[in-house]
Amino acid sequence: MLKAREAVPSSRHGETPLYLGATAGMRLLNIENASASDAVFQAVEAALHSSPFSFRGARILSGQEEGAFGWVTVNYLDDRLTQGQETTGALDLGGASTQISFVSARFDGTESPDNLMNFRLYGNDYNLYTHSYLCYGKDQALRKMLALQTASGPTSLSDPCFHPGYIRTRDYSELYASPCVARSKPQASPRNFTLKGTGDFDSCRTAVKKIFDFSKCNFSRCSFNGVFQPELQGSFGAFSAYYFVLDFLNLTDTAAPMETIKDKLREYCATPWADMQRQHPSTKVKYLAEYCFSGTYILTLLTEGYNFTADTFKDITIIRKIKGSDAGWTLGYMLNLTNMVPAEAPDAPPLPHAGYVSVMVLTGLLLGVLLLFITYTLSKTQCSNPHKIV
Ligand SMILES: Nc1ccn([C@@H]2O[C@H](COP(=O)(O)OP(=O)(O)OP(=O)(O)O)[C@@H](O)[C@H]2O)c(=O)n1
Repeated sequence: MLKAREAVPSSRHGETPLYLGATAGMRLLNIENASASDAVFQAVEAALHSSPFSFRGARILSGQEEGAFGWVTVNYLDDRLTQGQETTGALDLGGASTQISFVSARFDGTESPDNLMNFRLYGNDYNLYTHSYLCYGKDQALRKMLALQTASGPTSLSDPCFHPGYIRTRDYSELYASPCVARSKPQASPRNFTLKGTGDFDSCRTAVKKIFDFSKCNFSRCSFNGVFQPELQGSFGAFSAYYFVLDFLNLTDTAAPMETIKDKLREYCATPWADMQRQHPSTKVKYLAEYCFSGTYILTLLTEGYNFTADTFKDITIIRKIKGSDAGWTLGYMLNLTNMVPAEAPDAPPLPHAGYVSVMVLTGLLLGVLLLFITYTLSKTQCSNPHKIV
């Protein structure tokens, strides 16, 4: 808010619209404890009403909206919407949910209407496929994996997704305090368990894979958990935690061979925890401890979950910003609320500005030449008939 106050001239504060959108973290809180979620909104709304901006409301976005607005942002910033070019798909990874959104020539919503968002933007119609997986953001995905590993209520857990030498006491109540895992809390468990890292990428992949259900699909094709997904089409931009994690791991080059990416992760996960802390003294310990899991999760989600292959992996670009603006749902949300992306293309002038200038100059020149010609012809006629003057 302080940044916004500085960026917007104070004379314009009152006319600057302010919206608040909440995503999967609040969706989960709303499921778990609706009155706590209402209390958060009341407090936030009170604070925003007292800001100098024109506060126009706070609400929780649906997963579909979150996915679709991320897609609008990416394509708006890339100028693909005004040009009516083929659009870029959007891959968004948060802490609580993850979204995939793309336009596919083979998807018109017939097979799975819940995944369809229709847009008419700048005179072009788009059938956008979008799906938001609640509980598959990287923080909740980690809870899901740990929940599967602690189903029997052990006092100690050897976990391949944490570095060798990493050791931490985890509280059962805290781990299971999320609607994503609450129902699988072991009946009888001690208060805590000791999590010990073993740093083994291949075993980590196996453990991560277990949080996806590939067993059922009532559609012609599915990603996971019985969710319909048409064949992937075109290029994709991956942002939010995709960027944070892959940038840290130096794995943003998606054109690198899949085996190289796996080898790097293998080496990274196997690095002793003491070395990690020594090499990255300024990185938040929570982030540092989880990058092995997060990198493995991202690779598994993209390849096994969404079906990117060794061939199509390069179609993904890992992005943080486009032309200086953050890639994410927020800009798309604002563009939508302020009607800044029109349904129809604005009436295009028949000629661009430069065209008008050229036509005016040419017309002027022609008129000038014509005038000179008439004057010359008249004066010649008068010279050849002198008696007429007399
Ligand atoms: N430098 C950073 C910043 C954030 N994160 C992580 O990136 C994830 C996404 O964070 P954010 O963009 O804030 O998304 P959320 O608001 O958590 O998204 P949602 O509620 O929709 O799931 C979180 O797990 C956060 O811990 C990270 O690893 N490194």
